[in-house]
Amino acid sequence: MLKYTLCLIRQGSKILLLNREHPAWMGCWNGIGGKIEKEEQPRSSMLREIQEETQIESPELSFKGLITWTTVEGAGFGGLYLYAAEIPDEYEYVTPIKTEEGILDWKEISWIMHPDNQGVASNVPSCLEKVLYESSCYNHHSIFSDKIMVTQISTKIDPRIEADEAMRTDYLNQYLQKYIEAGFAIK
Ligand SMILES: Nc1nc2c([nH]c(=O)n2[C@H]2C[C@H](O)[C@@H](COP(=O)(O)OP(=O)(O)OP(=O)(O)O)O2)c(=O)[nH]1
Repeated sequence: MLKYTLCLIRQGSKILLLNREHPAWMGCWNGIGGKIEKEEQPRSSMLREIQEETQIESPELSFKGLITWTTVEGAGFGGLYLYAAEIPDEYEYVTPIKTEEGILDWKEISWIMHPDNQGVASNVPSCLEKVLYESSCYNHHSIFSDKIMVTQISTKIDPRIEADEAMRTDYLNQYLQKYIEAGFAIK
């Protein structure tokens, strides 16, 4: 159910974002990440995606929780592991960079968070403050309708969920129960 990773890499007042060429994400700035491969753990998968997409080697990752999503139309459930990383000011990483996946560029936090900004994956600005300035982990649950996010509910979660599979399964089962009861099909 949690098939993806996403990392918000910060340097000073900017976040490194990727504008993917993938049709579903075209024109939309999002964090670095991708699909977790079979037999991979979330953290190692995250490090692999960062290396592949940015060439940045082994940044120090902080686990920040999950982003999960459902749709009001009942099209199922999805989720990702959310990470943050910080790159020191002296590390020179010049953008824009055109990669196989799309364009990488540093974007100002104030630009990302601006209420009129429609160019960023919709559930990133709404969780960014917690990711950057809080040490607790959250599940940011986003509810979409016709590809538009209608609401996001952020609840604290135990950080051990990242590595403890039994705890994660328990959490997701409890958490999903209310969606199952409401008639959502869970993939
Ligand atoms: N901000 C945000 N990111 C999302 C959501 N859903 C979702 O899959 N992502 C992220 C997870 C991954 O980092 C990325 C998936 O990108 P993708 O569609 O190119 O995945 P992919 O299977 O091709 O990945 P890859 O391993 O080939 O790189 O988007 C969402 O609702 N919000």
